[in-house]
Amino acid sequence: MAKPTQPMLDVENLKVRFRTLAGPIEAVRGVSFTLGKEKLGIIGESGSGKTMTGRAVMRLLPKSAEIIADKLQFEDVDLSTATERQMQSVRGRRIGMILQDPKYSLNPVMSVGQQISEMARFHLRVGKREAEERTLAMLEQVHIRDPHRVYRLYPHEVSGGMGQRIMIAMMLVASPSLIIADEPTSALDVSVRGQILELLDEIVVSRGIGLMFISHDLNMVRSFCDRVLIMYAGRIVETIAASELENARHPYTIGLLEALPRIDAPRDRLAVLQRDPSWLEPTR
Ligand SMILES: Nc1ncnc2c1ncn2[C@@H]1O[C@H](COP(=O)(O)OP(=O)(O)OP(=O)(O)O)[C@@H](O)[C@H]1O
Repeated sequence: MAKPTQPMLDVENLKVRFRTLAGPIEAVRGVSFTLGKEKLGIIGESGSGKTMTGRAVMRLLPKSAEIIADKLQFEDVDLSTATERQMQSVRGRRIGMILQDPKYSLNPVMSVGQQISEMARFHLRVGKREAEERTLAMLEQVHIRDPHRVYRLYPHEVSGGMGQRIMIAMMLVASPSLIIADEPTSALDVSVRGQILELLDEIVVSRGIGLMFISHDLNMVRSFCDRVLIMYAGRIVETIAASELENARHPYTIGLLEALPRIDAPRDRLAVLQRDPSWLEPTR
């Protein structure tokens, strides 16, 4: 499988450990991967550690969490030793994040245009007028038809799909080179999902940036991403080109593929994924 050229993100043996009253919990148990100018899917069932992997890269984890890694390098920044001040210039500026539901990410008492403008002013240190112009241009880039009208709307006045376009505009205004999207379409109607994926694809390709796409929907990741990391119980059990998924070797990946509903070969019952305790063993 062709490796992406010049990875912007290089992760080796990343662990995320939570201190809890019942003792330490290892949510991520030694994952290694690189990410270049590509769409990298991270797939796995609930609790497999996908979100914690993305958040570890942003160093956006609860205080009870500890990040341990042999390497956690983003471009010229060593994320494991960067100071909080350095991280502030990485988060939002060089790595953008899109979450599942724009409703919870937007400030309800500020117009959406103002919120995007604030991002531009904060990250790019531009004046009010220039921030406004950049905001209108961004709204246009995410294919919002009437940017001047939408600029003045409040979050409760926009639909889910429009809200996600606004989140994408807000994240793009600082021109990040990496986007982490955590289930960005899960809260959207099926009819709007495709449009948001199309927009993300257009942005990644036209800007030549990297995308970490976290999802539990194997069908979506298979058709949208270039490569896929399959996570199980805090580990990556397989890394494979999306186009090669049919040739997956790990029994968990094979089980996931077999469990997908199919239109061309309907079955009375879906396949049940049989788990093997050996999948919990370290992979290297
Ligand atoms: N604050 C916390 N304290 C202790 N354990 C936590 C905490 N947050 C998450 N975890 C544990 O970390 C593990 C991985 O969680 P994570 O959110 O990364 O899973 P996920 O694969 O993204 O799942 P989902 O698809 O449901 O979001 C889970 O087993 C979870 O219980």
